[in-house]
Amino acid sequence: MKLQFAMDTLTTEAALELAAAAAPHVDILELGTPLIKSAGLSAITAVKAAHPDKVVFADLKTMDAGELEADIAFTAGADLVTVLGVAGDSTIAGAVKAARKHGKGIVVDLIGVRDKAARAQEVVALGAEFVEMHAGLDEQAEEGYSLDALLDAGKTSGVPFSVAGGVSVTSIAAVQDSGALVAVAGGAIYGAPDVSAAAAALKAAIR
Ligand SMILES: O=C(CO)[C@H](O)[C@H](O)COP(=O)(O)O
Repeated sequence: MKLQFAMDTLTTEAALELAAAAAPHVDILELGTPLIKSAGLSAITAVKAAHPDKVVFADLKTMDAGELEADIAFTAGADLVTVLGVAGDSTIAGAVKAARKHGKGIVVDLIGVRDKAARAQEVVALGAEFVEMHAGLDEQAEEGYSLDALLDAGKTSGVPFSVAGGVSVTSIAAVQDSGALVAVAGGAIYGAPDVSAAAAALKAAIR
């Protein structure tokens, strides 16, 4: 299982600092949605230039204009770009078209989708590389939140999936046991006092 670090920060400088600390221990560097909204596409170019050996993941969470938005992110240096699973099939197909033009991939983020397993199968049939079983920061803050529903949806889907939703050093083994391709960790790494040590601990917890 691969480890993806979601950098939910607001400036390119902060992202580069986080990426430098965590890169030795992670496989995928994600530019979070707030970072791209705040700093723009140039943040993608800066992170890819600093880490050409890493997969750079642009969390655009595109909802419309799939081909155009994916195209500009791939042109900026992204290897993987997200489109929302709640978007229409034509938006997802458009993003996949852009990915194929660049020789890159689309990940469909299933945040807000009720039947994640069923939608996962549909979007992989449309050409998505894999899906993200995702509970966002707001959902994580709701009472009674647990990762379990995401892990069950991943197992049921039968398609390649990542898991994002507050993955930590204590839950990453369960993510791996669910058969996930990628575990995504944001706050567990960028919120730690020692970013490098937190990323190393997560990597070490993957068997
Ligand atoms: O996309 C996101 C929020 O929409 C986050 O990047 C993702 O949820 C991972 O961060 P965390 O581990 O803190 O949940």
